[in-house]
Amino acid sequence: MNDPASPLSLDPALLAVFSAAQIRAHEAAIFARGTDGYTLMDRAGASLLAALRSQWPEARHIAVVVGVGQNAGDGLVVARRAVEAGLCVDLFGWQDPADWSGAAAQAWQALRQAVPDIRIRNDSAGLSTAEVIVDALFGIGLNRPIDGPAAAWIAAINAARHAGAWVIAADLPSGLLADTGQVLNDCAVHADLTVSFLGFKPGLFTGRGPALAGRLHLALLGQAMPDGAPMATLLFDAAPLPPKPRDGHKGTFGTVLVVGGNRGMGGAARMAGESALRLGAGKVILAVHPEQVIGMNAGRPELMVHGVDGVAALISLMSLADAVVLGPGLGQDDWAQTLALAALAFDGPMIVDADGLRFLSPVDSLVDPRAQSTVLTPHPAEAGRLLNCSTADVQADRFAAARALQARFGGAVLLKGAGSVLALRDGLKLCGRGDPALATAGTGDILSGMVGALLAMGFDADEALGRAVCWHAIAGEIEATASGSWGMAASDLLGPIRALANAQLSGANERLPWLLN
Ligand SMILES: NC(=O)C1=CN([C@@H]2O[C@H](COP(=O)(O)OP(=O)(O)OC[C@H]3O[C@@H](n4cnc5c(N)ncnc54)[C@H](OP(=O)(O)O)[C@@H]3O)[C@@H](O)[C@H]2O)[C@@H](O)CC1
Ligand SMILES: Nc1ncnc2c1ncn2[C@@H]1O[C@H](COP(=O)(O)OP(=O)(O)O)[C@@H](O)[C@H]1O
Ligand SMILES: [K+]
Repeated sequence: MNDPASPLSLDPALLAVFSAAQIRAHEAAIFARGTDGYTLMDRAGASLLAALRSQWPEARHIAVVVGVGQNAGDGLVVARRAVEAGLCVDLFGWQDPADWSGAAAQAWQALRQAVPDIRIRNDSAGLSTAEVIVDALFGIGLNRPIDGPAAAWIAAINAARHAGAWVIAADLPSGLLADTGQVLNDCAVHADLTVSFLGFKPGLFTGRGPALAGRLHLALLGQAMPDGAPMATLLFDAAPLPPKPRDGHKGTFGTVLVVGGNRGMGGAARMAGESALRLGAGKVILAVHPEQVIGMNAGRPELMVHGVDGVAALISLMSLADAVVLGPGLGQDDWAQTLALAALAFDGPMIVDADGLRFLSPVDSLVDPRAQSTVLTPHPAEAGRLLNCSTADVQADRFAAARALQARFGGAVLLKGAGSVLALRDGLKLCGRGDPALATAGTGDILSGMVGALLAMGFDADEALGRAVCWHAIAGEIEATASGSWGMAASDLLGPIRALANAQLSGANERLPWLLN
C-alpha cells in the first residue's frame, strides 16, 4: 500500500527549518563566497519593507524599534528605505549608535547619510501613532531572558498592537527562541507577520512560535537555501490513499484492535475505533472493559466490541489483529495494567497513546524489533512523565524531548500540541498545519485510530504517523474554516479525514500560514 508520491509542489526552501547555528554557518559561507554582511542586511531590510507594503499597502506611518545587535541593522535599513519611499518613519530604541557594530553600524551610517536629522526616540509614547511597527529588537542572537529596556519596549509594542497597530517582525518575533519556540520570562513580541531571513527557524512552527509569529514570509536574500540537512523538515500535506483495489475484501485492508475503554472511558476507545474505520481499516475490534460493551455496541454497530476480563481473552483478539492501538481510555488500574502488559507483547505494528504510555519500558532500539514498528504519541504532560521531567521542561525544547523519547523507547515518536514534532527514523519532522480547534478532548483518540488504520494497512511507522498527523491537522483547519475554531467536537474531524484520505478534499496550500514568495 505504500505510496510515496506527494501532492506538494512547494519550493523545498519552504519545507525546511534550520537552527540558529545552521543559519550562522550559512551566513559564514555566504561571506566566504564574497557577499558582505551589509549587502545581506540591506536585502533583508528591503525584503521586510516589501512584505510590509504588500501586506499593508495603505500604511503611511511606520515605527521601527531597534535593539542592540544585528537584528537592529535590519530595522535601520527598513527605516532608511521607508523614508526613501516617502513613508513617515519614527525610530525607537535605547542603543547609543556608537555601540552598534558590523553591518548594523554601516546600516546606521547609511541611515544618517540619507536622513541627517534622524534620531532614536527613547520614549515609547509615540509608538501608538504608527500604523505598522517593525520589531527589530532580537533575532537569532537572543541568548537569555529579556529584562530592562528591551522588556519595556516589547511591552510597549504589544500594547500598541493591542490598541490597533500592526506588527511585523524582522527574522523572529523578539523574545522567541529560534531553535525551540520557547519564550523566557513570558516576554515576547506578538507579531502579525514575520519575515524570516535565509531560512525558516524551527521555533516559528512549534512551542509559542505559531501564536507569536503571525503569517510567515521567507526571504532567501538572493541565496540558495543552506547546505546540508535541515534541522527538521516541515510536514504540510500528505498524499491521499491509493485507489481502493476493485478486488479488495475486508481482510485486504487490515484489522485494527483498540485496547482501552476502561470504566467511564469508553468514549475514547470508541472514537479511536471509529476513526480507524473511517480511514479505511477493513475491520475494527475494540477490547474494552466488560461493563462498556452494551452501550458501545449500540452506538456504532460496525465496531466489534469485546468485553475483556483478562490476558487470555486479549491474546485471542490479538491473534486477529494486524495492528494494535493501545491506550485510548485505558486508565491506570489493575485491569489496565494487565491488559497493557499483554498488549505490549503484540508481535506486530502498534501505536501506544494516552495511559498506554505509562506501561512502556525502555527498549534497546538496536536489537528490539518493537522499536522499529511502534508509534508513540504522547502529549507534553505524558512526555514529561516518560522522561521524568516536567511538562515545562518538555515544552522548553520539544525537539530534544521527542528525540530523547525516541532514543529511550524506540519507534516513531510524536510529541503532540501546536507544532507537533515527529521523531522518525529519517530525522525530525514538524507539523506545519493545524488549528486550535484541535485543542479539545478526544482529538488525540481520533489520531491514534488513524495511525492504527494505516499501520494495519501496511504503512510503516514513519509513513503512518506522518500521514495521520497531516490529515488530522488539516481536518482541524477545514473544520475551523467551516465553523470556527471554538466548539469543534473531536468526531467532527471524521468527515474531513475521510475526504482527505480519498483525495476528495484537497487540504494543500489552502491555509498555509505564509505568503508564498
Ligand atoms: N550580516 C548579518 O550578519 C546579517 C544578520 N541579520 C540579522 O541579524 C540577526 C542576528 O544578529 P545578532 O547575532 O547580532 O543577534 P541579535 O538577534 O540582534 O541579538 C544579539 C544581541 O542582543 C544581545 N542580547 C541577546 N539576548 C539578550 C537579552 N535577553 N537582553 C539583552 N540583550 C541581549 C546580544 O548581546 P551579547 O549576548 O553579545 O551580550 C547581542 O548584542 C539575525 O536574526 C538577522 O535579523 C540579517 O540581516 C542577515 C544578515
Ligand atoms: N493549538 C493546537 N494547534 C494544533 N493542534 C493542536 C492544538 N492543541 C492540540 N492539538 C492537537 O490535538 C490533539 C490532542 O491530543 P491529546 O492531547 O492526546 O487529546 P485527547 O487525549 O483528549 O484525545 C493532538 O494531535 C494535538 O497535536
Ligand atoms: K525581531
